[in-house]
Amino acid sequence: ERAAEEAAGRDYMRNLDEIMSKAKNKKVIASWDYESNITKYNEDRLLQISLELAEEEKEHWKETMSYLWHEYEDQDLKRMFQKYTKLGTSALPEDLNERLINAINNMQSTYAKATICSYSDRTKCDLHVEPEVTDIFATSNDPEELKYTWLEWHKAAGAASKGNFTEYVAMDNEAAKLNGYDSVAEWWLSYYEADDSEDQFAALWAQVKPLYQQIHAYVRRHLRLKYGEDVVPARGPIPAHLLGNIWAQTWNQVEKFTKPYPDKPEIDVTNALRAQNYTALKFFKTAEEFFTSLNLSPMPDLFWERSIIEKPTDGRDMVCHASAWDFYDGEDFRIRQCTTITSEFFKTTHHEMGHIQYYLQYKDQPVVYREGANPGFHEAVGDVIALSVSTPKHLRVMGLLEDGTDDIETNINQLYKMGLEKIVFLPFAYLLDLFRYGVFRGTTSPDEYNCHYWQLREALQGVEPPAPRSEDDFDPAAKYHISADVEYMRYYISYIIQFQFQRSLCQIAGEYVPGDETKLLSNCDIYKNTEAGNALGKMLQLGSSKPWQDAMEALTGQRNMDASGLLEYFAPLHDWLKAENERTGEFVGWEPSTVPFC
Ligand SMILES: C=C(C[SeH])C(=O)N1CCC[C@H]1C(=O)O
Ligand SMILES: [Zn+2]
Repeated sequence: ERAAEEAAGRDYMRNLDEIMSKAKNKKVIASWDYESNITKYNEDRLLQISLELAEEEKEHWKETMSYLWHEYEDQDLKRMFQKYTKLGTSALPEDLNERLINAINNMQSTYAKATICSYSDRTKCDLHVEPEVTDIFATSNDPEELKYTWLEWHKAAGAASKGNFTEYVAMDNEAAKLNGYDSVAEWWLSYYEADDSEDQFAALWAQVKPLYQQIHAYVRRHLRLKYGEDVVPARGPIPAHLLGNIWAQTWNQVEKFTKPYPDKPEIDVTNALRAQNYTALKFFKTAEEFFTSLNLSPMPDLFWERSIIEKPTDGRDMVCHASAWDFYDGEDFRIRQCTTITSEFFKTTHHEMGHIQYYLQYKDQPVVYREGANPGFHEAVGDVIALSVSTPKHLRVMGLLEDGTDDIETNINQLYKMGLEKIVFLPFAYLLDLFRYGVFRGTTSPDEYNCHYWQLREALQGVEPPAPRSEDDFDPAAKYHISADVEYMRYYISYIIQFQFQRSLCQIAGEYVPGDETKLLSNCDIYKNTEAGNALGKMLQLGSSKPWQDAMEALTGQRNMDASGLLEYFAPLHDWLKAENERTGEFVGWEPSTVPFC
């Protein structure tokens, strides 16, 4: 009897999977069309298709719940049923779901359409965050221009979305409750399949915080030398507009004037990429070739036909923020990004192609398993490849870096450059969802959104706003993922586990030997190593068919996330920074900001 019931459940699951593949394909096409060309027609069409899908999912949910799947023997079948019992936002009554979809689309549209006027030409008012504002933060050394640009962007893209954000929080929380969660915070934490995920995240931060404080102190000193004591206080947080990035989330752009050994050769490859006539297409072909060198999959034909790899010049409104898309039909996979020829975008291309590679590796799984083992895994794939590509060794193979000496100073400069991207990013990523957990749980109310955001920015990141802030501002929405309802803890997790993955892959490739100075983790390049590629592919093929601890173990032998890989990679830099901050007497850490923001 029970065996017959289970067999019926298996047939039902197979049928439902087929149906959901077509339904999700239709929804993703509507999303792609809307985000790639923001028009009223495309927005209405997305809303309509989303609401239709929600009603369809509700119907299937009722039937799914009628099966006695809790008693099944087959653990895999139980896992599939378990996943289908979570309806997500489709659990909302249609009118509330419509309000939620509209709130998010309004924020996305505000962010995508936001423009500001140029500091030097106030009549030129068509500057978007990509590429114009990004380029200003990458190149300007004028603190007044940076402050103006920072304030204008946060007004145009942040404050404008406060109303919609408050509505989104209320609706999304309603959906969370209908799925059995206390708030969206617990719903998002459930992606990490552990009852102590928040403690795990806090433990990771405790592991890396000392290293962050050292690089923060070192950078603050060099900014003070450049801009002066009254712009950059000796013992205070760093003003957010001086760090080379509109969100101060990575600080690569300050490398050129803060690097430990300035007289060593340039290691930023932007100029070489331009000198060698790299194009967006060549970025993608080069990234693809790295993956195929590992015996992983090439991009399918449809990828090259349907991806958007440069900002269209027809003046349309679109979401430029880089994204990778699975159309759930096993054939259609696309990237949309507004590529410019910089070393940052060269890395982003590998990052996005890492998502596509994951889609390709798990495309034969049931649709319900076509996701990352946890969201951090999906963000880590491309970055792991980029860790190899970023090594001077690999860049020389590509002819993007002239031969140089591999002495200690050069290695410290290289680690410092990587630290401005990987170490610096950790508190930013961690606090973005600590902020939203508080918002969803109600410990942060709408009349203190901005205050609590800056309290976290000050406490964890040691960064302060360039000017006083009030609750008329809503600075969090000036960051894409807040305006687009994209969970962010995934990036914090990625920047930790990608070093665990890299360590294992490098050991497989014989490129890294613990304790062997000639085989440093930070100088490992797995290019063309098919054994490493096969090991990575095996982990990726699992999708979310197993808990992420099993997937992690498959590749690394560990069942937990820990920062030992990252700390090992940056150990020489950590020692150097401690010695340097002692030598200069730089205060490590920061005192409260004197800029009013609460
Ligand atoms: C490139 C993407 C698309 Se998944 C991205 O959003 N990233 C990659 C790095 C962190 C985060 C960001 O830009 O904030
Ligand atoms: Zn990503």
